[in-house]
Amino acid sequence: MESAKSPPPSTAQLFQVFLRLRPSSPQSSVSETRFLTSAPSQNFVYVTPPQERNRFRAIEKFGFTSIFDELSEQKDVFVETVMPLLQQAINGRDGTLATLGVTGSGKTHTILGSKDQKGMTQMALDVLFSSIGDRVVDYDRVDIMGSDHTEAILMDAVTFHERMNSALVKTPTKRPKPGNFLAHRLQDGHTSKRSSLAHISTPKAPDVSDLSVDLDSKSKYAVLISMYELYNDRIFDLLDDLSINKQNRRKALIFKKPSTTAAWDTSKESKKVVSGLRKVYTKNFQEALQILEHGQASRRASPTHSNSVSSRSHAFLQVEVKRFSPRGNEKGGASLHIVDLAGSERARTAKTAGERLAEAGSINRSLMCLGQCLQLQTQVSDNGKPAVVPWRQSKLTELLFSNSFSGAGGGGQRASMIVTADAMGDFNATTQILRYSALAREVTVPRASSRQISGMSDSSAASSTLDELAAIPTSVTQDDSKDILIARLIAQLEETEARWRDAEERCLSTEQQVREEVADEMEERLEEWREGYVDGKLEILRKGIKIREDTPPGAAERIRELEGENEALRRESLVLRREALGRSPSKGRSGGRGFPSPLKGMENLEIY
Ligand SMILES: Nc1ncnc2c1ncn2[C@@H]1O[C@H](COP(=O)(O)OP(=O)(O)OP(=O)(O)O)[C@@H](O)[C@H]1O
Repeated sequence: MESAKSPPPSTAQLFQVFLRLRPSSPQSSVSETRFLTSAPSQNFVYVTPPQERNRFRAIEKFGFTSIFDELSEQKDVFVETVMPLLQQAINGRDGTLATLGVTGSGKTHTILGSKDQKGMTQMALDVLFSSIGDRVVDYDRVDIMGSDHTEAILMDAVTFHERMNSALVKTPTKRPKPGNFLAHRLQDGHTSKRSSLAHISTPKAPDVSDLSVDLDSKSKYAVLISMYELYNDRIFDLLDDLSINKQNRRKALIFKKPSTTAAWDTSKESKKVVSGLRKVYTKNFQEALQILEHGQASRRASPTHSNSVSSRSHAFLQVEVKRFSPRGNEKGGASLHIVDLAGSERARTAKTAGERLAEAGSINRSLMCLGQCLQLQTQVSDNGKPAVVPWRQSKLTELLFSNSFSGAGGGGQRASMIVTADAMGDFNATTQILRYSALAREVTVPRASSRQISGMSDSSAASSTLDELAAIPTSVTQDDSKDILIARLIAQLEETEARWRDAEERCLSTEQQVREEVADEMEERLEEWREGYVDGKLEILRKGIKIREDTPPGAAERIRELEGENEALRRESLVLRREALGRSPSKGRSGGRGFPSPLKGMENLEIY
């Protein structure tokens, strides 16, 4: 057996990694046989490849923090994975829960539940609000200058719902169909209309009234909820009323260091935040569910061949818990992030094309980076120090990891990853995810003939060989047979093949993405040109009007000339008038003898 260069699970890891197996169904089954066999008590899972004639294939063994088998209930998963993170958030330290898995393996089911069972999210909110009870601080005490909501848009749940509902009224034709809501996750028509948001019902089970988190007895609390999605590598607010109408161009938000931090935040390096996010002050579980419903309804989901309602974006729910003194001064705070990652999928299996294929490309690329980070978090570099985790490589890993290394609450966050898998799903895709997410990995070459191994193909046979597998020696020595060497090489070859397939699909989706980006850019340019053209036309018209308003060139000079002439004529006229008056026999007196002055009555005449 070959042991990977990975330490046993330790507290130094950023993510604890749990494996959850979903019950297989005729619809979800891709493989003819079951290839995953769990040994929950040992926290290991065995992957038995489908045996092919004359092919001696190795069995891989993956280690996790803990394994939940098919019979595990939502509450079992919740108690072990979410409760510690919730308590940690109450104590002032950020936490993240994320699900990772092949499409259709049960990520959303785990996070959001079904029509009969609450998911991790609903249970977390239920336990949080029932623990806080009436120790909720008033809305007017919540200051926008908190550590994590600088540059955020703060509002209470009532205002939020009024805005969302008025946005819905304005866009009645764009009202999403019932199947688009959280209900589509809860299935079978459970709460589906926006008009019924005020009356959201939620599954009663599992009952979590026996669970609670420890609060500081002298403190009061405020809970702010925000939701956003990472779609095609851009962050969008899911609680923005623009999200209701997908035709409107939603504004992408940026992830950055805030310009100010809360007074109580003494950490040297402030954590990064999604700037401009809506944060809804929420008083109770029912209000929280309504917000969740709005956010989930805005999320991108489409049917693919692999999953009838496949998430096409990575969705983040942020539950920020703020702690206040009895007088209402803010004393601290931390967030619990619950992340439903979109599933990796093979374009051929999912039969995606066009926009769906571009989405898949973006999803697969971000998951690939996440895989690298997860793989490296368990490894040590040659100098004995923990390997550098390349979390800046993608927006997803930046969102998930950047606050793990710094931030308020004294040194980053702790996180849990639930890897979901179908024991009869896509063998290659599932194995690939297990390879990078597992905390430990061993390639096992059983000392058995290929004929014996092929007998392990059904689940009972596989289970019955668990003890046998556990007894397999843990190192490959020089004495091992050629068969063992060949099996190891085959395992390596298969891994390389899987990577090659991934790379091929990434090329395909990148090509598609580039095409779409070029088309988008063309459209934008055309739009810019159109706008420029119209502006130009307007400018010409405006100038045209000015020509008539302005004094024509040379007019001022002409006026001066005429004024000069006018003056000269006036003077001449005066002279003539005096002359005429002087010559007149009546010396200008009218009615005298002699001729009447020709200028009579014109003494005051002025010539202009
Ligand atoms: N543990 C489980 N118990 C019962 N049903 C499950 C379980 N896990 C998944 N399912 C069912 O399998 C189907 C697919 O699950 P889900 O939508 O959660 O997959 P997903 O991993 O989120 O897929 P995608 O990445 O495409 O969004 C759903 O009908 C869900 O109810």
